[in-house]
Amino acid sequence: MSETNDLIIFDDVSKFYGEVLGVNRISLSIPPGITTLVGPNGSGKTTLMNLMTGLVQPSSGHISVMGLTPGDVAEFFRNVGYCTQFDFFPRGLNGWEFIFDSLMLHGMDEVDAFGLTTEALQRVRLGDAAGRKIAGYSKGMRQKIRLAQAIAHRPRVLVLDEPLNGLDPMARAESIALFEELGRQGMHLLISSHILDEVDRISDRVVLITGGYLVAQGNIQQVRQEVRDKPMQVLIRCDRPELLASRMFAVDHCVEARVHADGKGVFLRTGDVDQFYSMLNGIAAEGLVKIDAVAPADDDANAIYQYLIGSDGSAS
Ligand SMILES: Nc1ncnc2c1ncn2[C@@H]1O[C@H](COP(=O)(O)OP(=O)(O)OP(=O)(O)O)[C@@H](O)[C@H]1O
Repeated sequence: MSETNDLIIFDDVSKFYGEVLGVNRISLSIPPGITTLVGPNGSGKTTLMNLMTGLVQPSSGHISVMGLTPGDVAEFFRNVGYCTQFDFFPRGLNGWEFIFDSLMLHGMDEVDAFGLTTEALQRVRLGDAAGRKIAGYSKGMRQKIRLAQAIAHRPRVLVLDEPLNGLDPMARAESIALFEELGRQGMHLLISSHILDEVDRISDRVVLITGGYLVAQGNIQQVRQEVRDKPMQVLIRCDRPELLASRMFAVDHCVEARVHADGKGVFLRTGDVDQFYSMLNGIAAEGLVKIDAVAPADDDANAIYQYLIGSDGSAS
């Protein structure tokens, strides 16, 4: 098997919904294991997943999933499982019927569908509830039955859109354990989340997107470092902006210091947020500059920083 047949490859892929940007010029090469897609709401995670599973077609660029192109629908179904965010089920079905019927709908013969249904329910540990109506399932059980549906046909790639959303801590822990188990069994897992902390423990790598753009990718340490090294812009409201700007500009980590147009604050761009805050505290303590407010002037960078490093600025 060639190496390309183990990879999910995005080559300069863009998706526009009319004039609205879904994702822009994404290039990725994802090896097997657990990959987490992280980004704020509306950043393009679902779009990437829909592209990966052939649900939408790219406006430009090329996608190859384990050597297959999304245009080849039947082969895609055989190799890719997708657990979307949609928590809807056909009325009146029990867990068993839901899995069995969806395999039959995809053209599987009855004997195979029977065996695979049993296997999938066991893998998600829902065997005991298989005969119960899904309408009576808890949220965690519904999540599991959707997962069972996504893995029932034994895909090589499993794509999970926000699979931990709305689950209680126990159901979360169970789901995470299940993902780890599937990863160990050699499956290629892609999990989206807007909270990295939830899944970073089990992720082999992270893809970070915001506003439809790829911001960073790599193993968790690389990505944290990359985000750390990105200069962050802060607006400081104070009574002596020129003095503060000149003090700050003299230190290495400060790459830009500019007085606000209204003359009542300074924009600072810093490559080291921890040092920046400690220096600012020092200046405030001297009493030469009265600091009224400090706020991130760059929402995206701040959001990403918080996702990856935590609000206290400590790497974990
Ligand atoms: N079918 C669509 N038609 C028009 N715009 C869309 C469509 N789907 C997504 N978008 C837009 O594309 C952008 C990316 O959306 P997407 O759903 O991929 O982000 P997301 O990161 O999955 O967000 P969330 O976490 O809220 O699900 C958003 O601006 C969204 O409004």
